[in-house]
Amino acid sequence: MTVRPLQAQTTAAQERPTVTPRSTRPRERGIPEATVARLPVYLRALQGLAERGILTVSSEDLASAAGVNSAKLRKDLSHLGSYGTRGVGYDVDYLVYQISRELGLTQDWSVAIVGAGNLGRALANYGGFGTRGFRIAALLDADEGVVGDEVAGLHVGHIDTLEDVVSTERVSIGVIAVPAVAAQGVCDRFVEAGVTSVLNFAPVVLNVPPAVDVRKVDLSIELQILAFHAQRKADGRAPAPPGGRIGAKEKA
Ligand SMILES: NC(=O)c1ccc[n+]([C@@H]2O[C@H](COP(=O)([O-])OP(=O)(O)OC[C@H]3O[C@@H](n4cnc5c(N)ncnc54)[C@H](O)[C@@H]3O)[C@@H](O)[C@H]2O)c1
Repeated sequence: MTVRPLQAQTTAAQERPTVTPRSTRPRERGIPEATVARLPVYLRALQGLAERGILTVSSEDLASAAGVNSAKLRKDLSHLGSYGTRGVGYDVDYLVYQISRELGLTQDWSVAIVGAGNLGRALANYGGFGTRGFRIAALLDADEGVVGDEVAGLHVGHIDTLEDVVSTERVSIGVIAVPAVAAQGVCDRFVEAGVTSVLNFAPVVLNVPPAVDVRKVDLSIELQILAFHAQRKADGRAPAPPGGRIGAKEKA
């Protein structure tokens, strides 16, 4: 690894080059979804290296910082046309830029959150989205008693304004933070208003047209998986191999 002084660093993400909307999205160019899912992990690791003033990084060091094996990392990055330089490794800033560009993070995205309850307010208050290029443009709710509240500098709007907000704020991503029973209805309204990316926190499977991408976040599922592993450890059983099949190791 090469280390340079902190003040000398500017990451490609910070520079935020002007971006022309990309016509070649990952799936169109054949980047596997599993690779796409790991790109943000590499990006976070690279940004950590850049913050420490590190200019170049080997695939082994980057893999270790990202918590994956180096062969997988090299294969993933080859999908971006990034192979590093033999004996030198990858240029940290350039790789940050390449991954950011591939993920569509070199442009800002406007986000609307529906549901100004515990979760919606926490999300709106989280400063980390803005610094990563996700602007929370609106927080909407159906409850008249909540509409008008100020949260993170935004006034909670009425759900009936959703279509107007999507249009005027050019909302690209809709976040659903309403109870499960209301989630499909909110999702339908986002879709009808032209939103094609939905982040769903409600514990329900949403039906959407094929052109709409839905990502579901469910912390209780993550906790249940952790509980499974904790139980295995408590029972003195071998830990499940990362990414491997449970039980395969036990038979060997
Ligand atoms: N994915 C996760 O890890 C996770 C974690 C916590 C909560 N949740 C889920 O997130 C959702 C919100 O949880 P919460 O604790 O913030 O609930 P909450 O009751 O505090 O807030 C829900 C808000 O949605 C509003 N709402 C209800 N129907 C609506 C509609 N049709 N249009 C607009 N607004 C509407 C309510 O008025 C309320 O303000 C729930 O579905 C919950 O299960 C998910």
